[in-house]
Amino acid sequence: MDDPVLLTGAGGRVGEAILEGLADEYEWRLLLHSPPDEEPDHEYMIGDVTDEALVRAAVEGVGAVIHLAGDPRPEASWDSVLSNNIDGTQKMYEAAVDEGVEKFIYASSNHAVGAFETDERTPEMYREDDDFLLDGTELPRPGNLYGVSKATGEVLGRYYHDQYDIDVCNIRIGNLTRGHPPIDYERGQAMWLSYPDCAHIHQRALEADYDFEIVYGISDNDRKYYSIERAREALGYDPQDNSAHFKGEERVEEPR
Ligand SMILES: NC(=O)C1=CN([C@@H]2O[C@H](COP(=O)(O)OP(=O)(O)OC[C@H]3O[C@@H](n4cnc5c(N)ncnc54)[C@H](O)[C@@H]3O)[C@@H](O)[C@H]2O)C=CC1
Ligand SMILES: O=C1O[C@H](COP(=O)(O)O)[C@@H](O)[C@H](O)[C@H]1O
Repeated sequence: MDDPVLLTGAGGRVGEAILEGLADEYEWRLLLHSPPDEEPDHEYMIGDVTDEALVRAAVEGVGAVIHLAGDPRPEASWDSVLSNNIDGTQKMYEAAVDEGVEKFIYASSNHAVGAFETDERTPEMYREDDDFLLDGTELPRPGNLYGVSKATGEVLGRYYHDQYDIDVCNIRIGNLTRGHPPIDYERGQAMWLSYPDCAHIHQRALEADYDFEIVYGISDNDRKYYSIERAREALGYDPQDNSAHFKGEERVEEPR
């Protein structure tokens, strides 16, 4: 990607992981919700993704959008996800297609399919001897309104791809934590996404050729109930981390 890349929600955790890994790889334009404490090393704008004039200015001249901005809380209210996640994503898409942006990479979530984790399947499905696997071809099955908003973002992508031909990659992100997998949380360990793998999957989404994709964004954990095969095939994703390589906070095996 030679053109500038717009990163919305750049001040958050996923934005931090992406910028830590890829700061020097692209010409970034950051969209921040509020003024930063420290001056960013990249061009930036401040505002809300529901502000149409702002998002139109933000997409000007960019080749790709990584859209992270939104309310990330699984317990978020309908009012919040309707505005921040659904309306904000629709406004971003509308501005992106009008500008002729080539690629739109959307931060979807494990919560878009959270209701597959039924009482009958859990906690066994989080463990190594269970073989339950979702591959991204299943219909969304959210377990909360936040998940509904993330699934809606995927459907908005389907619409804008089919009607306007923008390339769309929905990354159903698992559980991003810095340094080591979540502790005492089997579910989080099975869907762990390390910071380096998070940067890498977004780089692959910026570089690969595709039309419309839904992939899971997790590390290569020994136990996973999300397949990463589609991410490997469509994007060339090659994760290095594995939650099984950790005992608590300590790494006991090196990444590949
Ligand atoms: N952190 C994780 O493990 C996962 C994150 N995600 C998704 O990734 C995206 C980023 O999540 P995090 O970085 O964890 O959240 P975060 O809360 O750390 O970052 C989100 C950023 O978006 C900004 N924002 C929120 N509403 C906005 C609006 N209306 N206009 C402009 N900016 C707005 C916030 O101020 C914040 O800086 C979210 O869309 C979330 O749903 C999905 C699955 C897992
Ligand atoms: O979509 C998200 O998922 C992660 C993992 O979910 P959790 O229910 O195991 O916490 C969550 O941490 C993150 O905030 C959210 O945006």
